Amino acid sequence: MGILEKISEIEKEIARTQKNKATEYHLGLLKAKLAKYRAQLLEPSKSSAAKGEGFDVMKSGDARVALIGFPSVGKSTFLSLMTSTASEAASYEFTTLTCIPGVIEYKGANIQLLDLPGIIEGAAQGKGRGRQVIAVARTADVVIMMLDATKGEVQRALLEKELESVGIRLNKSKPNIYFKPKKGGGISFNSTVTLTQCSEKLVQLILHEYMVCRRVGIWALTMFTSEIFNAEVLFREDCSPDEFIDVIVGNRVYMPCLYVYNKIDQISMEEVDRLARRPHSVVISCGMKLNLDYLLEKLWEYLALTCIYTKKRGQRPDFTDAIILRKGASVEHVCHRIHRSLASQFKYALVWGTSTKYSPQRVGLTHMMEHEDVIQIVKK
Ligand SMILES: Nc1nc2c(ncn2[C@@H]2O[C@H](COP(=O)(O)OP(=O)(O)OP(=O)(O)O)[C@@H](O)[C@H]2O)c(=O)[nH]1
Ligand SMILES: [K+]
Ligand SMILES: [Mg+2]
Repeated sequence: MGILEKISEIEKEIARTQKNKATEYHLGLLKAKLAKYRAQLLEPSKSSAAKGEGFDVMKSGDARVALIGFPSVGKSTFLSLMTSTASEAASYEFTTLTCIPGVIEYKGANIQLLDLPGIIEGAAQGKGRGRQVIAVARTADVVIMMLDATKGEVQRALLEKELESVGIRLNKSKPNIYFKPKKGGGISFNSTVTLTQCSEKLVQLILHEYMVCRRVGIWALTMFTSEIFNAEVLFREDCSPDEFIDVIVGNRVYMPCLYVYNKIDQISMEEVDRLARRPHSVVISCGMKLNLDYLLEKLWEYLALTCIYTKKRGQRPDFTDAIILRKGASVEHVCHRIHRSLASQFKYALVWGTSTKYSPQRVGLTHMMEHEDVIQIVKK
């Protein structure tokens, strides 16, 4: 049996199995198996078809946004509207066949927007160009899932399932579980909260099924079901078995996603109103240029970039020209942005803002910056 058949067998069995106390362990086992086969499926394939010609676009700018959606929902129309790049749009499906980058300029930031081919059900298993598209999606800071407002709900569920099956977690944060494989000592299991979905026994069962021996690169997972597994597990949150599996598989990406319903010119006001109220959703019409400003505002919020203002000694901060960085940037990152050699001449910096206890505070290169901090750098 090929991996695909095995996966589909397990999926069928999961669907068949009623979820209750008596089947909890059986289900946990099945899910661990499923995760294992999917990981195998995603191992970089040697065939050239999976390499993805025309998909390796250089990362540029301050952030990357990928457009994911079914064919003909308006992805290329959107790229051509928001950037100075023209991407061919047409009424037939699969107009776009490669990855086409454009740049959105917003609040002083350059946001790379990637137009991609439409994906369909089964994309994760290699249908169409699904695998390449999903591989690009994994590299993005935010995914825009573009949906046709006239048929959005079904498409949304299908796409979520595709992305889910390759380890992309949308609008979810990383489960708060400490997990550390050990050389010996068996499994030590602890939790700081009451667990309602997982138990020590279930965790052991899952671990025995899905064993991580050593992790070289992201997909190098090996399984030895007969050996005793050694690990330290600490639940700091009431997580589900699926979330626990995500932690042991370890290569999940947790990504903000905006669901963008396009073509609202084709539906009733009541329907527009209903879609607009769904979580993480924005309604637009590329055709009639409706609500695009609001979409940009939302996108900016989801990107959560850090803007830093610089200040020269004895002068006011320059609020017209921010340095834009990803979350988690340090003073050293700021230095590199200003000048390549600045970090080596760095003596100390003064920082005003939420990242410091008092303002200004004298800090070193490793100090972590926060959004809208002001910095003055003093050289040696
Ligand atoms: N009515 C309406 N039509 C739209 C809107 N936006 C795009 N379209 C039309 O939808 C069709 C498909 O647009 P594309 O931009 O090619 O869609 P795509 O998602 O890039 O399609 P593929 O590249 O084939 O996956 C075109 O005929 C567009 O003119 C909109 O807001 N309203
Ligand atoms: K199209
Ligand atoms: Mg297109």
